[in-house]
Amino acid sequence: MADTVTETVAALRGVHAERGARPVLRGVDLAVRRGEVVALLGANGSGKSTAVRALIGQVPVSAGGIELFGTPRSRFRDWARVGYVPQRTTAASGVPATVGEVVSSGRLSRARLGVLRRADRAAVTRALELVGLADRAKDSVNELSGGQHQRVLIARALAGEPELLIMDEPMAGVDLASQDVLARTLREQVADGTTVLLVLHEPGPLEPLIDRAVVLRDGRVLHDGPPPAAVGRHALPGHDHVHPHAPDDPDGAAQNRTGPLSRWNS
Ligand SMILES: Nc1ncnc2c1ncn2[C@@H]1O[C@H](COP(=O)(O)OP(=O)(O)OP(=O)(O)O)[C@@H](O)[C@H]1O
Repeated sequence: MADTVTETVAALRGVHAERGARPVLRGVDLAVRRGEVVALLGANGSGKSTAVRALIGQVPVSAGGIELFGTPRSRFRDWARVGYVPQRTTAASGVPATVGEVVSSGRLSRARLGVLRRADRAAVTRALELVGLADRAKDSVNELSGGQHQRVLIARALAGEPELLIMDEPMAGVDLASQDVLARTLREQVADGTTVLLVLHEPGPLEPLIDRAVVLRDGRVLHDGPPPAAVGRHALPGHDHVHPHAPDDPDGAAQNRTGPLSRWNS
């Protein structure tokens, strides 16, 4: 098999991490190969965010190994190859930045001497178009809805044209229209060859894109293989029909809280 098919772009090997005195990752193995879309699933507090934050060096590990593009993370310097969208935060934070400015900031790691040239500006424009916000470039991010904020953060990551895109709960609290845009954006990125690691509470609308699911429970890998089957999900115990597009849940606040993973989440 060709290297391009088998190359591991991100790996955790036997990783342990603690938050305070509490063990949060207890020997996690996770490998993401080039071109794959891997979903990291599990209940609240199972360690999903900690695992991806350990991968990018935001959380110290007490044991185990981490590699990015075949290089031990401690020696990895090529961060422009990695795009990271943290768990939903606001892109505004009181600073009156425009949508275009926030997305452009995601290109700085690629720009020579920190100056955006024509190719850089084209990448920023493409990222804005991908998330459907090209006409909002001059608007303040403070004027945006929660779902539009999330699209800005994703566009910021995409502006750097990352080979590996890591997103932590990209659909959480995002309105249905933005969910559709995000799913389409991701589909196009994947078609372009981007490798994706998604933290999700449930596969939800991104399910058709997912090649493999890694399910965590209490800081350990419970399952690594095909994603939970879509077919028959409503028949599974624990599914109580709460959906993000329910009329009484316009912002999707209740999204992904039940479903096929209920059997793992208990
Ligand atoms: N900064 C922190 N300080 C102390 N404990 C933390 C910190 N961040 C996370 N934890 C704890 O680590 C455990 C795992 O949290 P983590 O955010 O990785 O879980 P998760 O699976 O991503 O859950 P969620 O879906 O709620 O984001 C939880 O018990 C959490 O309370």
